[in-house]
Amino acid sequence: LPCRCKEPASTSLVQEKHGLKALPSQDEMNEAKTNYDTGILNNKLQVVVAFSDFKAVDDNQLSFCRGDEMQILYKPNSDWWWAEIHGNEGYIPTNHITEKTREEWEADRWQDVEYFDSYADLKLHLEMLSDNARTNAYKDAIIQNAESLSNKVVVDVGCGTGILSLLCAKHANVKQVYGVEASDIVHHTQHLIDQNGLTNKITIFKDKVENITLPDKVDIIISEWMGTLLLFELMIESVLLARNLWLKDTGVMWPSDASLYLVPCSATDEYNKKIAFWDCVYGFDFSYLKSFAMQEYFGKPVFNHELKSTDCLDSPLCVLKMKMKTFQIDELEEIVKEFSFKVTKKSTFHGFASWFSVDFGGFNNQNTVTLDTGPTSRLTHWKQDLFMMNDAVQVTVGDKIEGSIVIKRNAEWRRHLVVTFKYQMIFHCDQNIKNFEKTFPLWK
Ligand SMILES: NC(=[NH2+])NCCC[C@H]1O[C@@H](n2cnc3c(N)ncnc32)[C@H](O)[C@@H]1O
Repeated sequence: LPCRCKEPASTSLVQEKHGLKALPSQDEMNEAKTNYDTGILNNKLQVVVAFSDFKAVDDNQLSFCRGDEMQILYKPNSDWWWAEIHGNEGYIPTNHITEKTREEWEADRWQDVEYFDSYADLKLHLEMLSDNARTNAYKDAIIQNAESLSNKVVVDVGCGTGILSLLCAKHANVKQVYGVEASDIVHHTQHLIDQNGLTNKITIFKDKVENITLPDKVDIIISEWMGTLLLFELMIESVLLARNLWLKDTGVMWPSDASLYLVPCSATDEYNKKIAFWDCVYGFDFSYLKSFAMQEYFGKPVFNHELKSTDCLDSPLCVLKMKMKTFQIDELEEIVKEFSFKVTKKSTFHGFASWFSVDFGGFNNQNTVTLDTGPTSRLTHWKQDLFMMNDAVQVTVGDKIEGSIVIKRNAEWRRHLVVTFKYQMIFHCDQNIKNFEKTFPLWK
């Protein structure tokens, strides 16, 4: 099948670019055929997965795309193997493929080992449980909707220590709670449930929610999946998958709604401490270092910034609103939002700040509880995010900042994002226009 790969490069370019040796000789190929004829691999042909595209440059090579699976027939040398895909045979370059299974390859792209290891000990769970604004929002939602939760079946996706499951079981007369947790913290969770006398109400599943089978569909999915810029970690994908698999049509998602906000801001302290600092260091001009400092400190978002309301240069804009009952996973690949801010005060524009809020929609649209992580609400462990631009610009009332934010999911590293700001500043006094653009990996 013609592969949707890029245009073919020349042989030499392909070989130079990928550092490939020459194709195998006829002798190497004959030797390989002889070995395999003796059934060295006990007849089960090895299957490999491509982790990058390859465009054949002559007719004895095979073209393929990232994610394609190929059967290996012969291994004449370490650089080129003879493989089969879609009924065609030919040479494939071994530095484009992984010998891992598709499951292992997929897990790598999600960095599952590091990810779930990070939740295996108490550190992150203590941080989350110590965040009273966060945990009490869930508790308030459960208590205020206890009536509606009565006799309902709940699944807690990513239950961690089980706190949300315990709150549901204690403060509402739920029929059953399933707690699902893939990290090793789950080995403590059952003890905590037993110790608090809720064993008969809560069942724990020790695996990824993608891999488990629940006894039946559920009435409510409750989960605390929000990360930096709302989406980082992309745990939301697992929650939406769980919805597609296990939520009744009449079911409720908690949070029911999630919104991401953006505002132009000044960040004078941060800028002065880390960038302006280099202008004069013990009487010496170190300004040569400013661009390096900008890259080192602000090449990526600042995820624990504390934004003051007085830092905001206009009202915030909602750049993403997700109805969790209907939002689709593929909508996460790329989110684009145009903005047009109008500066409301004389200040210095340093960049943009972001935060999120989530709603726990009441079952009858009453008793909705909101967890807001913005500058006018109680501080949470998420704080706010700062995207520091490379140029600090003096602004005054009426100046405009018009452009777009693009949040693009990393095609390779599936928990990561890339955020690009592209905008122009139109200065009120002389209508002078300046163009700016900056891209922030989050985090790869
Ligand atoms: N608000 C966040 N940024 N993180 C909140 C905690 C996320 C919890 O869910 C667990 N978790 C994450 N993804 C999954 C998954 N697909 N299946 C099961 N547990 C998961 C993870 O191990 C951790 O204990």
